[in-house]
Amino acid sequence: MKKSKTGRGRQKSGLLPELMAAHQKRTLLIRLLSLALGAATIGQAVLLAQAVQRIFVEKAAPASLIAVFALLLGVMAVRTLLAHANGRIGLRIAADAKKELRARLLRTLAANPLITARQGQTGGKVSLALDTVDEADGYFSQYTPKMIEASIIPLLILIAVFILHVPSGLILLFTAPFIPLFMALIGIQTKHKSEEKFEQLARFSGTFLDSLQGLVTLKLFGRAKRQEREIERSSLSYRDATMDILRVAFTNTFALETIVMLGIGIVALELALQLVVFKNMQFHTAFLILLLVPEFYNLLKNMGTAFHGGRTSLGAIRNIELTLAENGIRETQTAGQSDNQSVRGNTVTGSTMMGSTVTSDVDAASDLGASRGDQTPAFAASQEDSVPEKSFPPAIELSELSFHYGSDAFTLNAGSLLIEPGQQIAIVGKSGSGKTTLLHLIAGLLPPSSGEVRIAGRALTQASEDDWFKHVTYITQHPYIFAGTVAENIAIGTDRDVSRTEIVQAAEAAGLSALAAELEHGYDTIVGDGGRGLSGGEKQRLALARAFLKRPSVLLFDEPTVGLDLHTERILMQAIAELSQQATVITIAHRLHTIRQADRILFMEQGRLIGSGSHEELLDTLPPYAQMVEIQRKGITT
Ligand SMILES: Nc1ncnc2c1ncn2[C@@H]1O[C@H](COP(=O)(O)OP(=O)(O)OP(=O)(O)O)[C@@H](O)[C@H]1O
Repeated sequence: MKKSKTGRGRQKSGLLPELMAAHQKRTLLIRLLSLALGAATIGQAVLLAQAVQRIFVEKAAPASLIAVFALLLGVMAVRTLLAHANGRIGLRIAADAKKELRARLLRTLAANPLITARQGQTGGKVSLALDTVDEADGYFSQYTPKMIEASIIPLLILIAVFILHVPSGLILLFTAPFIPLFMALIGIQTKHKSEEKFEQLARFSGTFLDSLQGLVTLKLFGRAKRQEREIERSSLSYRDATMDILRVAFTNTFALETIVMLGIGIVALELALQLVVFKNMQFHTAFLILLLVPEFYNLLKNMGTAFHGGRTSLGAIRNIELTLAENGIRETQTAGQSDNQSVRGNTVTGSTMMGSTVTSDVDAASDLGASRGDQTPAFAASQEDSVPEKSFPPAIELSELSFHYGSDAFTLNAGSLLIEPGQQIAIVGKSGSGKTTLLHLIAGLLPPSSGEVRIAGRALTQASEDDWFKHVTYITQHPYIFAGTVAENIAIGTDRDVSRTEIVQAAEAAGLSALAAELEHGYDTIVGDGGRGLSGGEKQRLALARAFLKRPSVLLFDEPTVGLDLHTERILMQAIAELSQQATVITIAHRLHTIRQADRILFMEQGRLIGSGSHEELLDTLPPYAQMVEIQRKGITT
């Protein structure tokens, strides 16, 4: 039932009308200014024709024309100002529309990062949010104002010419439709081509970023040359798509110029015949018409150029709309309502907590789930359904839980299970058995394909995302370290303001104080991208320090597979043990020591939860578990 409320219902209205609806006042202003611009254009031509008539035909003294020239200058200045104002309003609309598009894209991509990460390449998404959104600019800054101008000013000029001389008016009336007709034909062609161009650009950006990130791996495996050829092929496809559009654009310009030249030529010929042969027209009238006609055609021609740019922009907007629709996110917020705050809010929350795993956009998350058809929403849209505070640490219940990455991809069947509040759970199993997938489902990072995860008796899909994530910390094997100081990176653990003392205490509890003492600037040392590097163990301790600040009631932990030194391992274990005093801890466990310590062990095999119980129980009842323990004892890794 919810599905109809999400994207699909509103999608019919389209992204573009939604964006433009927020700028009705501005478009009305452009219309009024265009009306004034039309009057100024005609006024300028009238004054110029009068000046020429007085000087060259009536041989009047230049001094007697001072008032006319002053008026002419005034009208020209007004015309320039009006044109400038129209341009500025167009730019404002474009700036707001682009901000809104980027905000929507960010909300969409951050709504469920795990699902987003699976679809398409990162470089392609970056290109979409940067280049494609920039390309959409033309529609708002050029196309819209020019189209409005072209629908008003030429009409005013046409009326003026009809009043002055009906045959000239008729020539304009019959030649003018060729321009929009031609544009429509070209437009049909360019829309498809520009969509193709953006696809090529996204593909090129994706290949490029991917190669850049994996450069070392490519070199080590001797694949650099091959990848170079792939980038070359990808960039050539993009070039071809761009050249195709340019070819159409040049043909378009040539054809438009020809139509305009022919139109002006026919009117000029007709005027010359009236003036010289039939002698039934005054010079002033003929000259005035001759001044107005190029203005008429130029406006239509500009509309043609803007139309071409507009089609390219439409391709860009269409691509953005498709991405938004694919992810099922449609926002109720309009361009006028959005502000920097909302963008920043989403980006920061989406990327800071738990190393880029959560977002605060509740609507977005719920829409996402609904739109995927086979999957329930990750979280409830309403804040009212939150689990009561007193229920934390909560009982976590899996009910006929299953998940599949794709129709014939890996399927996880966890069945039903109850995790009591405060229990220490170890998930074990061979590599690829589905341990991480199960943890992601429990964390609410993946929406179940069927069944549900219940937190304190309430389905996670019914809980508020914000409320749930407030209580959870997920420490992955490779926690993300942001570019910033050690202190800033620890402070990310909580959204409240924390004192330096709290940060230092959290760092001490996580066994990070010795490292801080060794660093040149202590807790103020810059780490992360562009800063000092940290080892895997140090990163995990930093993530634990974040957890100490947050004091979660559900701690999800992916134990490192690669060997940590005994000292680091002990620190990590002590810290986890301390955090676990007030929390339910679910660990993907690789070490026998961790496994044995757990209250309950969940044993995964090929996506199925085949056993659950204490170490002793499983040793007695589950041969694959006993076998795994035996292998571990002998020191053979699985
Ligand atoms: N995004 C994805 N799309 C499709 N399949 C995936 C995706 N992520 C994981 N898988 C597949 O799901 C299966 C389970 O993966 P998962 O990461 O849950 O296993 P795991 O038990 O945690 O493995 P490991 O111990 O090696 O981390 C694997 O076969 C994996 O290839």
